[in-house]
Amino acid sequence: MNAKRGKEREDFGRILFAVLITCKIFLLADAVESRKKAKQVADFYSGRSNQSREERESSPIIHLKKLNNWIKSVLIHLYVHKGDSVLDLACGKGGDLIKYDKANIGRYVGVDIAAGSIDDAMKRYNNRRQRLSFAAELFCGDCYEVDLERSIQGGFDVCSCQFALHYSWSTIERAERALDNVSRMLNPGGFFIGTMPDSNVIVQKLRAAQDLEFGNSVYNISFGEEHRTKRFPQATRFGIQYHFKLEDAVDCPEWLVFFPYFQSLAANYGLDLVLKLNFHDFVHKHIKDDHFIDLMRKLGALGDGSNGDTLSPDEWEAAYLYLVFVFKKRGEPGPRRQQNDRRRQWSMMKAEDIKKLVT
Ligand SMILES: C[S@@+](CC[C@H](N)C(=O)[O-])C[C@H]1O[C@@H](n2cnc3c(N)ncnc32)[C@H](O)[C@@H]1O
Repeated sequence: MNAKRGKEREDFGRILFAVLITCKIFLLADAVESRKKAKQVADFYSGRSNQSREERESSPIIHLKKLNNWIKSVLIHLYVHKGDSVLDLACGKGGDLIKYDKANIGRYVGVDIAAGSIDDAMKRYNNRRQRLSFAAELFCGDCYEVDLERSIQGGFDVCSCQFALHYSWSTIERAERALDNVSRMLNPGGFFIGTMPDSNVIVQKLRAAQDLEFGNSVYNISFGEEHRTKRFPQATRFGIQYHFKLEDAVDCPEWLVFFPYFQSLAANYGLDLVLKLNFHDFVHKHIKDDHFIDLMRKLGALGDGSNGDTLSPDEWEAAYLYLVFVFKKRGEPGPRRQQNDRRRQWSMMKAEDIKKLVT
């Protein structure tokens, strides 16, 4: 009897061991796969060279790019204050550096996975003609994979993630790591501001499409056969990949971010929702403000109206694919701004000043 029980226990142990090993293999395979995808995204952005002014102006989505810049400028104007210290996650080529200079910030840290983009951000920062008023640090690495506290000293008033948070939704682990990093880097009362695709709009358009793809003259979105039902049950709310192509800007895999899940996950990390608006609603809301109309004119997003020089209907439809979000880190703000008043000044950066994130 005892021998039989002992044998049963042994068999059970063996089965449990086999199940655990299988799970581990699946998890490892998942991690390898998501790293491969992150590299694909990094290679795409790294390969995009800096454009000359003429090239930029002749882009088929020039007005959409200017509208995006206007939206980011308005967000920065609303949530970034003099002397603030700012963490720019997925900062790209440093396209927001001048916006932060206008906001008179005290400290800037930019992180991006694409080495080529970080290099361009350094060149933009070093540009002597537009010397910026703050000290900057740049890091290269995957900010949805590693613990940022191992490389960067926290205590930021604002964390910004523009057009990039959706790259963390390939797995729940990456999405959680992203939010954990944001939360731990921010001071209590600090703001997390960003822009990303609006999955509501994307799913609506997918369902209205005949097949698994839709778009217009400036963008195309396509889903794989596995999404033929066009239904996304609750259990599979991460890793829903589609391919996004935006003329002269994006051509890589992206992942749907279901906002209610994003909001509740963020709440688990002490980040409370302040604002969520589709780009169309954000534009309608802020275009009534004289200061922002003026900025829109200066940036030229709406062109001068002559010879069709304005945002095209297709660009406006592409803008509808995005939303703006703002979260606030729970807790009472401390005496943080005074510290930043004793700020360091601009100083030329060298390639060796770009640090790698500690993995
Ligand atoms: C559309 S660009 C936006 C760049 C910049 N935030 C802006 O608004 O101009 C997306 C950026 O996200 C970066 N990115 C994507 N995945 C990332 C990751 N895991 N860690 C850090 N950066 C990432 C890309 O390299 C790229 O520079």
